[in-house]
Amino acid sequence: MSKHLLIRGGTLVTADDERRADLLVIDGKIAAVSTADEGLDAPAGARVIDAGGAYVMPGGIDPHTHMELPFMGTVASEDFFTGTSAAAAGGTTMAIDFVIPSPKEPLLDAYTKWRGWAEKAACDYSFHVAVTWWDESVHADMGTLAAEHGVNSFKHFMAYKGAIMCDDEVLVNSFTRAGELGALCTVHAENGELVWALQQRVFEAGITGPEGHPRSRPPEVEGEAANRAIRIAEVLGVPVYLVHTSCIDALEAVTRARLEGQRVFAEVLAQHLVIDDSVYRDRDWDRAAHHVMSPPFRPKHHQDALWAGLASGMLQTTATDHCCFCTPQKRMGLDDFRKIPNGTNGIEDRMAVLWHHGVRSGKLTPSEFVAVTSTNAAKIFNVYPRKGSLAVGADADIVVWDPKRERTISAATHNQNIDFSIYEGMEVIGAPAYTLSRGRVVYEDGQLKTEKGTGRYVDRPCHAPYWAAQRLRNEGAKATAVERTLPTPEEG
Ligand SMILES: NC(=O)NCCC(=O)O
Ligand SMILES: [Zn+2]
Ligand SMILES: [Zn+2]
Repeated sequence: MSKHLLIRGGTLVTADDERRADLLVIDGKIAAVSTADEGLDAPAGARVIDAGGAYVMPGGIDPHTHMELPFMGTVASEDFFTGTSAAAAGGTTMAIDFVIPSPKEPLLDAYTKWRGWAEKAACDYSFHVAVTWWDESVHADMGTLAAEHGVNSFKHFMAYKGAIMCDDEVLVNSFTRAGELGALCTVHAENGELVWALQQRVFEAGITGPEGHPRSRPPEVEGEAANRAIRIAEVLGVPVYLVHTSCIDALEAVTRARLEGQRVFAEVLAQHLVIDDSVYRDRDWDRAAHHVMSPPFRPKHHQDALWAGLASGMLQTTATDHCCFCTPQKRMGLDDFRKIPNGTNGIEDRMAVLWHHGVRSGKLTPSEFVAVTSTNAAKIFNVYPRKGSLAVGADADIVVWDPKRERTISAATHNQNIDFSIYEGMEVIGAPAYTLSRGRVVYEDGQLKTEKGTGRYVDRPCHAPYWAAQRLRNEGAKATAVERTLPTPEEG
C-alpha cells in the first residue's frame, strides 16, 4: 500500500528560494510541489501535516560524525541508533560518518565492520573511508570501495601521531589515487608532528589539565597543515575538502586558494562558531575536559571570521564532528590532558544553533541556512538532488521548522547518549516541529518516533559534477615537452 502524506500551508525553503507551497509525499519520495496560488488536494487516506507559520526545508545533512568510534582507548558512547535518532530530533536526516581503519587494517575489512555497526541507524547514512596507511592493497581497496560500495570520499588525518596520522607520502599516494577515481580527498588539518612536540613541552612544563590541550594545538598548527594539504592537492590536480576549519589561519589558506581558482571546499563545526577557548580555564575539571576536541575551541575573534567565511561562501558546509565521550571516559585523562578522549556532542543541536545564531542574527538568510546545513554537502558529496533538495523525485527527508519554538539546550532533556552537553544552558529559538526520513515521521511534537534499522546506506558515486571542471583545468595545465633539434656531438 502506498503511503501518502501532505505538508500543507508552509513556506518551502530551498538553497535557491522561499515560496508558499504544499508538498506531497508518496512512498518516501517527494511526489508533487504546488504553485503558490493553487494548493494540493490530500489524496484519500493521506496524513495531512499543517505547516502554517513554519518553514519546510530539506532535512539537514551532517557530513562529519563519529558514532561508536573506537578512539584513544575507548569507544564513543553514541551508537548509530541513538545518534541518528538524536539527529532526527534536531532536524538532521542524514549523517556521513567515517570508517577509520587501524594502521595495517585492510580498508575493506574496516568498511564491512562499520557497515555492520550502522545497520541499526534510524536515518540515512553514508561513509567516508580514512586512509591511515599505505601499500598496494590500499590502492586496490580504494578502487573497490569507489566502484562497488558507493564511497566517493577518503579522509586523511594529518594529526594523531602514533595512531592514525598520515605523513606527506601517504597524502601524495592517496590524493593521486583519489584523482584517478574521481573521489574527494578530505583532511583533518593539524600538523601532527608539531602537536606531538608541543604536547610534551606543555606537559613537562607542569600543565597537566585540559588547559594544556589548546596550548598544544595553536591555530598555526592548523594553518600550516591546511595550507600543506591544499598545496599538495593543487599540485596533484585534485579537489580537497577541509573538515572542521576552526581558525583564521586555516580559513586564510582556504580563501587564498579559492581566490586563485583552486577547487577547495571547507567545513565549519557549529560549536566552533559559538564556543570559545575560555572553556578550558573552567575551574571545574569535568566541564573543561568536556570541551576537549581537536581542533580545540579558539579565542573569540576567530568566531567572527568563521561566520564571515560561511556567509561569504568560503566555507560551504556545517557539521558537528559528533563524537561523544561521557564524563567517566573523559576522566581517563585526569592527570594528563593528552589522554582525554577528543570529541564533543552536537548532532542534535547543529540546526538550531545555526538558525538561532545565524539566521536570527542576520548572518544567514533561510536559503543560505539550507545551503550550509544540507544542500552544499549533498552537492559536494554527490547525492544531490536525491538529498538536500525538495525537488519532485527526491527522498522525502524533510524538516518542518518552527521558527518560534524556544528551548534551552540541556543534557537533562537531550536525546544524545552523553551525560553532558557543550551547549548546556544555551537558549535557542527555532526547532523542528516534524522531521521526516524518507517520508516516515521520525520526530513530532517533541517526541522521537525513530525505529532501529530504518535508515539506509546511501551510495555516493564518484565524479561529482565539479570533477569535469577539475579535469579541464588539469588538461589546460598539462606539462608539454619542448621539441628541439639536439646539437650533434661535433657542434659541442
Ligand atoms: N574531533 C575530535 O576531537 N574527535 C574526533 C576525531 C576527529 O575528527 O579528529
Ligand atoms: Zn578531526
Ligand atoms: Zn572527526
